[in-house]
Amino acid sequence: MPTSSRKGTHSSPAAVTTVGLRKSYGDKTVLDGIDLRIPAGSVFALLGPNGAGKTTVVKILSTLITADGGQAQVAGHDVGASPDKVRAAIGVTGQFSAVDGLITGEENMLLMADLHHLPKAEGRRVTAELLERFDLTDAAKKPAHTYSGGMKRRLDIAMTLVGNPRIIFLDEPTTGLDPRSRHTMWGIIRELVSDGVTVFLTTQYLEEADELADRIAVLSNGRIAAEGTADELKRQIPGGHIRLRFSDPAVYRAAADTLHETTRDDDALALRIPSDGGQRELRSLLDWLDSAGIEADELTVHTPDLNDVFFALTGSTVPNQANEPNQPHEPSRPNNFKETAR
Ligand SMILES: Nc1ncnc2c1ncn2[C@@H]1O[C@H](COP(=O)(O)OP(=O)(O)OP(=O)(O)O)[C@@H](O)[C@H]1O
Repeated sequence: MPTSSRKGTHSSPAAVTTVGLRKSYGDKTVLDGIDLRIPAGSVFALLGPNGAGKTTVVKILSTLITADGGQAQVAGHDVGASPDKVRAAIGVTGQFSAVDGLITGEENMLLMADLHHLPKAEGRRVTAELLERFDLTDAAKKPAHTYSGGMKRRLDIAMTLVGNPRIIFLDEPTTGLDPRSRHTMWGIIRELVSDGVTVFLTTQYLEEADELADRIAVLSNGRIAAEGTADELKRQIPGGHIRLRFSDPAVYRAAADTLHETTRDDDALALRIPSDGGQRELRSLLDWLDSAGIEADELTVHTPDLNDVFFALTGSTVPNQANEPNQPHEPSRPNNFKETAR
């Protein structure tokens, strides 16, 4: 489920827009014309294989590096012309963490409050509140290098929030975290969005994009290969089908003989019929089954999952899966379907 179901429609003002964004390193073109529009208050996920250019996009939008061509606006300001205004409106966490391991979590937070010119008392109040919110109060007086990976990420986000940014860039926020810490981080991201913050997320975890993002863009060969909601992306590629399962072998055989263009699974007594999963196709199949006197014990609609989408669009191996953070990359399986029981 996307994080912000009501927000982030195309009618909302844009938090981030890019037109024809380009970046090369030497003769290597990393971004070859990137167009994006991210509505305020939504979660946007940029997906792509290793080295696709996700961090490069984040670095350009957060003014850490400049683009070679194209335009980008963040919070209504041009990143090239008004980098200070962009910086004042955004927070960035991720691969280039601001956490100083030698000082305590609390000291890191107070330092950040100083950087934002908060009065001392206000800085202490905000620090205490954010440490509490991110479950870091007990560890507040310990040096940050003693924190676990999940605690460091939480501290990093807490430090970003000191400046009350309206747009947050999270560059691979859960890479390397265990499943529990990852779910905690997802909860934090959902909370940010419910406060009206726009989240720009890069991730290699398809499940993460599926869980959190209102819209997803897949970056491949320097371009946006596809952009849309998770469901829209899944509908773009073939592979959907309806599965009928029978408990009576005789009924199964009769159905298999009657229905054409099906794939049989004799062991499971199941038939697979290609389908886009749409209501019209489902209705006509149900009508047809009725008229043929065939009654299945179970009917399920299967849509392709983001693994299939990613593989189809990038021709790349599937990135790590969210529940298996340290697994080596595996090739996608063409029949890896997400199942929606009816
Ligand atoms: N400063 C640099 N000099 C030269 N090449 C660079 C530089 N920064 C990035 N690149 C190259 O640009 C490409 C895109 O890198 P980037 O870090 O944006 O990819 P990514 O999608 O974030 O990858 P990952 O998922 O591995 O973090 C890579 O081929 C990388 O080697």
